[in-house]
Amino acid sequence: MSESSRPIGVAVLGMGNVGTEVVRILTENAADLRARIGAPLVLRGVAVRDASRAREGVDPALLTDDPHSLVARDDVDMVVELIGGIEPARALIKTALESGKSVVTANKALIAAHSGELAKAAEDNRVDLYFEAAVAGAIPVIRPLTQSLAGDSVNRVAGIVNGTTNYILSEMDETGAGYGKVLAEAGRLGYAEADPTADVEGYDAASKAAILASIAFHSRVTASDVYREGITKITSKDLEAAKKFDCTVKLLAICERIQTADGEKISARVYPALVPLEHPLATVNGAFNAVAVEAENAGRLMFYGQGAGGAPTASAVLGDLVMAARNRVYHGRGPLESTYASLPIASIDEVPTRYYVSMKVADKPGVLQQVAGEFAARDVSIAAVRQEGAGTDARLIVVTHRASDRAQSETVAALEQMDSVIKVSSVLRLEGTND
Ligand SMILES: NC(=O)C1=CN([C@@H]2O[C@H](COP(=O)(O)OP(=O)(O)OC[C@H]3O[C@@H](n4cnc5c(N)ncnc54)[C@H](O)[C@@H]3O)[C@@H](O)[C@H]2O)C=CC1
Ligand SMILES: N[C@@H](CC=O)C(=O)O
Ligand code: NA
Repeated sequence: MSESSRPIGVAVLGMGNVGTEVVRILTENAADLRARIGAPLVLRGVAVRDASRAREGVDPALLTDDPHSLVARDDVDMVVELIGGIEPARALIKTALESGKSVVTANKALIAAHSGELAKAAEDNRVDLYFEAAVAGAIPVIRPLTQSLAGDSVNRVAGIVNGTTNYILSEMDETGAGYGKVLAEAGRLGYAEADPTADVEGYDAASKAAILASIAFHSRVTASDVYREGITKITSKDLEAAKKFDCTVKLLAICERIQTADGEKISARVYPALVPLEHPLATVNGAFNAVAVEAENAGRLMFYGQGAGGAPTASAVLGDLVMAARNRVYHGRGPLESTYASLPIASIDEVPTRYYVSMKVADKPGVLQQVAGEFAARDVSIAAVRQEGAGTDARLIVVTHRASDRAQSETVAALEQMDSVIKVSSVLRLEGTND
């Protein structure tokens, strides 16, 4: 590729887990990047909280604690936002786009809440807004959905999209380690969000599900449209019990088109679910993520790789940066936001699901029949029942066939009222099966 353009000035905002790796790759791979783009990428500045603190491998003159002035500089053509959170990230990105600067971000919380406003600013100013790193880290999933599958019709996107919770669940399962210790380790390894509540309560996965659903179904879906449950209630007992049903527990994000009484809708939901051990998602461990896409003509596609961590995420950021830089050099543009379908969002009640219900029961005749009666009364058919323990430790575990989530949750509510059910100790959905 012959070099055809003046240097492209880059501003990096934030030098944490991801920003540090982005700056390193930009510096170390400068010659290759220049050859691939057809113009040199020149780092004009790095916004940090404390500019007086030296950073290894970074010219101190590049550090600033004033991201707004850095974004406004005439010699900055592209902005990489890696500070996270809503403000000031939103304002900085908007200013950059409105000044004709392309933006690359890994900020799923922001994109899932404000994609409409930001996509419009990019469109109005004919620049790119790229966010491949925002969903499933290093795994190419945004670009395949927006570009490679642009001629197909996607019906379902589902998988494991949060590295921290997957790391926690796999470590608890494999080593029996306690929740708190594993969560701290996920933070140390650079997987967790600045506030890990976003990970463990499922907010991060819900943001990613919103982004995936928006792109896959050409509709605007925000994080607040996504039904969400986190992993904080999962205990090592649940993981042990799952094994007895040849299952494991994974935090899943599921986005699909569903047919309801009112027509076609989008269901986007995040919850910990039992997954059969033979299902491909059951073998996705640690900070790895996997996203399965089902399209009308392509059939089933599976994307797998590192979903969290500084260097893997930086790889996706650099990919976007090279694409946006090439567009600048060759006067092209990436795909625009597509929301023409505007499908409505389904409530969790309308979604057909399977339930796993574990309850502590009175050890007396007729209890199993009474429990089964509550399921039958709501047309929920039972797939398997397991009785464990005896006396004060008698437990009943029921796995159901598919029925509306409303019927399933109403059954659980009724079980909780029964005299012979001492406590419903665990309720999980079961995914990855056809029945
Ligand atoms: N760590 C990971 O594995 C992944 C992170 N992401 C996203 O990438 C973004 C960055 O994540 P991390 O690097 O892990 O976070 P981090 O918390 O390690 O880094 C953020 C950095 O930005 C700095 N910062 C915050 N506000 C600032 C401001 N106003 N001016 C200058 N600097 C400021 C902080 O001091 C910190 O050093 C977030 O949006 C996150 O959700 C996306 C995919 C994976
Ligand atoms: N905290 C996130 C980071 C990547 O998106 C995760 O654990 O997946
Ligand atoms: Na990605």
